[in-house]
Amino acid sequence: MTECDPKAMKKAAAEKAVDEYVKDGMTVGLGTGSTAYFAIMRVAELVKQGYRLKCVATSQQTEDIAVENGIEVVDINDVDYIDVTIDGADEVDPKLNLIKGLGGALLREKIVAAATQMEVIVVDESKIVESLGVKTSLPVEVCRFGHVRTAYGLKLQGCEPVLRMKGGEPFVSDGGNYIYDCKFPQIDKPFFLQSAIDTIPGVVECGLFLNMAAAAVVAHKDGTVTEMKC
Ligand SMILES: O=C[C@H](O)[C@H](O)[C@H](O)COP(=O)(O)O
Repeated sequence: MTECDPKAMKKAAAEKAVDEYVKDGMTVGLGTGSTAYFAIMRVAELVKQGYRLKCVATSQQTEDIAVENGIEVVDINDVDYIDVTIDGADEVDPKLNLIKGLGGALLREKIVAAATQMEVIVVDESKIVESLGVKTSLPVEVCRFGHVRTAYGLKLQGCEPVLRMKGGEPFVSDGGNYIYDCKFPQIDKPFFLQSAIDTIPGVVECGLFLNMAAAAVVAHKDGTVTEMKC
């Protein structure tokens, strides 16, 4: 059996999620990243077919792609709630708790997820883990002011925080903040860790998305797509 390449897997998961969850007349949250990209393109196809959709973007990059492809993007402040959001993730555990933010969009993604009735995650099977933190670092968005002190507070939680760089300069998020990528050996107690991180002065948002996802659509190397639900 031929194995699907990573791009084909992302496309398969994203298209299945849009086809299953996005209905005419909905307000839809558009995620950020290389997997969510295929969901945005599928939403654009639905709009061309005549679906009346209002969309909320989780990043400037996503908004640009959506607008270029004929999708109506509205301000999150102008909607009461979002029916469904289709977004990617960096790790997904068996309870659908997530690590997100390797693409730098965690803050807007979390605000959009919190306003969403049905948060649907699209990933390939490599993102499924038994325990969060085993594969990737946990991104934490922090204020630029005093960021070295904030990083010290993060280090006290048992990780090695590394300031994210881009082109020789610190990476700056859509919110104008820095991001520290925090490698933990493993995150055994994600709810405790999130509470502890959230109390550190200077932390804007952390990339743990706990009890937020309702379903994960997972593409596999053998070409199949399965679904995890809470
Ligand atoms: O900040 C970025 C987001 O959380 C992405 O959804 C996440 O990093 C997954 O991105 P990708 O689908 O490109 O692996």
